[in-house]
Amino acid sequence: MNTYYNQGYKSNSSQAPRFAILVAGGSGTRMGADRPKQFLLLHGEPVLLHTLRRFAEPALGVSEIVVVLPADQLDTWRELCARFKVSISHRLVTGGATRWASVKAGLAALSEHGTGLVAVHDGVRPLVPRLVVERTYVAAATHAAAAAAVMPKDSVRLLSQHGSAAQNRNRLRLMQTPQTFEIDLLRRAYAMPELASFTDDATVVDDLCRVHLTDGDYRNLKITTPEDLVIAEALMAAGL
Ligand SMILES: Nc1ccn([C@@H]2O[C@H](COP(=O)(O)OP(=O)(O)OP(=O)(O)O)[C@@H](O)[C@H]2O)c(=O)n1
Ligand SMILES: C[C@](O)(CO)[C@H](O)COP(=O)(O)O
Repeated sequence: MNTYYNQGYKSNSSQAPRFAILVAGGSGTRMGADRPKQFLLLHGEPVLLHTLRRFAEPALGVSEIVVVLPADQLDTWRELCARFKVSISHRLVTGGATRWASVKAGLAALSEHGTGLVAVHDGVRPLVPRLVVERTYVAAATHAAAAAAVMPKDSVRLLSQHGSAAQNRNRLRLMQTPQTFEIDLLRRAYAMPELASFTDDATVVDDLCRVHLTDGDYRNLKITTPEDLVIAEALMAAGL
């Protein structure tokens, strides 16, 4: 049952305070590196520092940034902050066993805020353009829920018992982050039990509110496997 939170919903929140949760609580098994991929160096600095810097851009007006880390990596990050002289203000939170649990922990750290817009972003998407972030905040102010997405570039097929069937890719989107929400809506969504189908925040919110899709960007790649780091390095070197 979908009782949409935003049918006729007027958030009146274009001036709402902006918050961000950067989830970096994963271990990076697919990367197979000697440390979690959020700490690998990209253009001479940790991946997570690039991401943090994007959200700290003054033009975005984000008033509080929460960074979620694995329980055993808080000191690693503190040491990196000292080594790279990070002066960007942010709150550190211990994550959980899944991305969902890490987002929930990040949200709990914003509990003193009754209203506002919160962007949830993967700490391992360090190249997100400011405009992509801005679009999700602006759209969330009107629609309560907004998420960045791009069109597939490849052809897509759906697997079945009988083989596979071509899909109309014009009707498909690849979800990126940020995914940005009225904070109260996101709290209500994350108060529900976790499901295995929750691979992103839009999916968690779906039963409460229609999620408005905004234009993402192909540069906003999620660093997942080793070749992603090579591509990100090349994009940075090219100033893209
Ligand atoms: N328990 C978890 C799992 C993931 N994440 C974060 O969610 C984002 C997307 O997850 P993913 O790319 O899957 O990261 P990992 O879980 O680290 O990678 P892998 O699945 O390969 O182990 C990452 O920024 C990751 O740190 C998190 O905060 N807490
Ligand atoms: C949230 C996300 O980045 C949207 O594309 C993606 O679903 C995360 O997936 P992962 O398996 O946790 O990397």
